[in-house]
Amino acid sequence: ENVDWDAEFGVEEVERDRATGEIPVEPYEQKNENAGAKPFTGTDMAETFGGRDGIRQIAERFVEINFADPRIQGIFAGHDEVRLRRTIFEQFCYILNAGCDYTGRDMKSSHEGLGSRKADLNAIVENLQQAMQEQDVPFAAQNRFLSKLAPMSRDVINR
Ligand code: HEM
Repeated sequence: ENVDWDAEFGVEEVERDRATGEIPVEPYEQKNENAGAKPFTGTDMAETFGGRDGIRQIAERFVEINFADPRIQGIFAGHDEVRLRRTIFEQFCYILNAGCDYTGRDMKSSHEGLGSRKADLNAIVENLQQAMQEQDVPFAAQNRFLSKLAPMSRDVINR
């Protein structure tokens, strides 16, 4: 029989954008302030991170480690890894002043309802350290970058 069980159960199919491979999100105002931190001035940090290419490696590796990390896998499961690779890259590139605009959502609204705790944030920070380490970013520069992200804690933790 030709019963459309998706329709019967009210299951909606998510369709990825053909060009970007991303799942579309509700409209929001795009602005660099959504990145949650003011960018560094000058080009030192961008250079230390290996320019846009280096930053892309770090951002993508960071996302990859997070999706594979058993400590936080449950929170990431089902979220759009394609979009996250792009938005995390843009955010890092913007903050490191490597010549990007951030077009993602703000930290508060994008993390609302995820139920993340302090321990999850600690795991994320460790994963970012690993991704930066793998690209040979010097320790001092790693810490300068992390201190830009630290004030976002209150927006990304919600229990
Ligand atoms: C300072 C720390 C963090 C930064 C800088 C950060 C950055 C971001 C960015 C840029 C986005 C994309 C927003 C968009 O789609 O428009 C995002 C989404 C997301 N973040 Fe974070 N994040 C942080 C902490 C965390 C933590 C602690 C968790 C949980 C372990 C987490 C889980 C997620 C998930 C699951 C999404 C996807 C949400 C969705 O699909 O709508 N993040 N984050």
